[in-house]
Amino acid sequence: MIQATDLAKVYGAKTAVDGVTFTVQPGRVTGFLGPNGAGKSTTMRMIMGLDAPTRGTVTVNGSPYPKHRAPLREIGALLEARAVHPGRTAYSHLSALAATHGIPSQRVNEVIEMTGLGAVAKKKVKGFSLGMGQRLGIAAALLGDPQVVVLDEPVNGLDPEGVVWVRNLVKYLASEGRTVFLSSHLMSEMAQTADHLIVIGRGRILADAPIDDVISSQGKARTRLRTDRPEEFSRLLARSGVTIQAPEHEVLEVGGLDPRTIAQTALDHQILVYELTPLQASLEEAYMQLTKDDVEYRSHDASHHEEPPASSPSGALGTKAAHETQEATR
Ligand SMILES: Nc1ncnc2c1ncn2[C@@H]1O[C@H](COP(=O)(O)OP(=O)(O)OP(=O)(O)O)[C@@H](O)[C@H]1O
Repeated sequence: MIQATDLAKVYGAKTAVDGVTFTVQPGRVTGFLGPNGAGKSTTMRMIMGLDAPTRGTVTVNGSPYPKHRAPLREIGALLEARAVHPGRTAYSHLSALAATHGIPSQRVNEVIEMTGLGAVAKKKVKGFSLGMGQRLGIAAALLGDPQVVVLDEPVNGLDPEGVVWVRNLVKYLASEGRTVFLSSHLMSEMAQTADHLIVIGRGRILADAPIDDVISSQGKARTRLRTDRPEEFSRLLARSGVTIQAPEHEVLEVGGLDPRTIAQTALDHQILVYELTPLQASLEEAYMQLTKDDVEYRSHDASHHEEPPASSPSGALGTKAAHETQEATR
């Protein structure tokens, strides 16, 4: 278990972590999300005793990291920018680490096997791809067979097979009752991997809840439907609090109305509807909603997260923006 209490880190004028309190529980995968510069890496470094908190405490299984006699057996971590001597082989790197921490050399072979590094274990690390480097970092994290595992962006640089491997590995570690805490910018991956989420923005906790609760509390449920008269039907459905988008030909996505009301409206007006599907909000939508005020480095070209401009010909229903324009002029 990891417990942070009023944990803060200030670098000069910059407050990187602003008094966070959270618990990472064993037996489940906890995802750590936040925009660039939100304070994730700083928090993870404080957990690992690599940065001293300016205020507050963080403990691993009840004690601060530096107080553990055999820290590698307690907690294993993959953090950004791991220093591995490039002239060493994966095997010699892990063996040296094992020797310094009193870990039997047999364990080196086990983690090499677990992380799929068998074929390259005797090769020099300087020739490693990003993905192989990540696997080596994960091997080092698991070397002490720790109860707590902290992984900062573990799927960074991995190919699809590697991404699935990390997903299965962390789920397996959690199923064994270990505490697993991982960060990732890949929302779809996080959605498939984490049971619980801690979301941080500008050094503060924005959410700390089971992943399904985070999605349902932020995301807006919608219904997707197909009809051969989308423009007429959308006029019939339009009212205050209802959003309507037309992402494809003969397709509408309606927010703010339940499927039964939509079906009843279609029946009342004899409109053919040949698909009616409730849509789950995605983690990405929930995350964007949750962090919208806490993004430190906002790119000006965030177009893939914004509604496309109303580009449809006048009168035709193209986008939510187009629809709202129609509503406003009605
Ligand atoms: N050693 C340092 N000196 C000064 N400022 C720092 C230092 N380390 C981090 N910061 C600042 O603290 C803030 C939090 O950084 P941190 O690396 O923890 O964020 P992050 O959530 O891990 O971001 P990313 O997703 O980009 O990795 C940022 O504004 C960063 O510039």
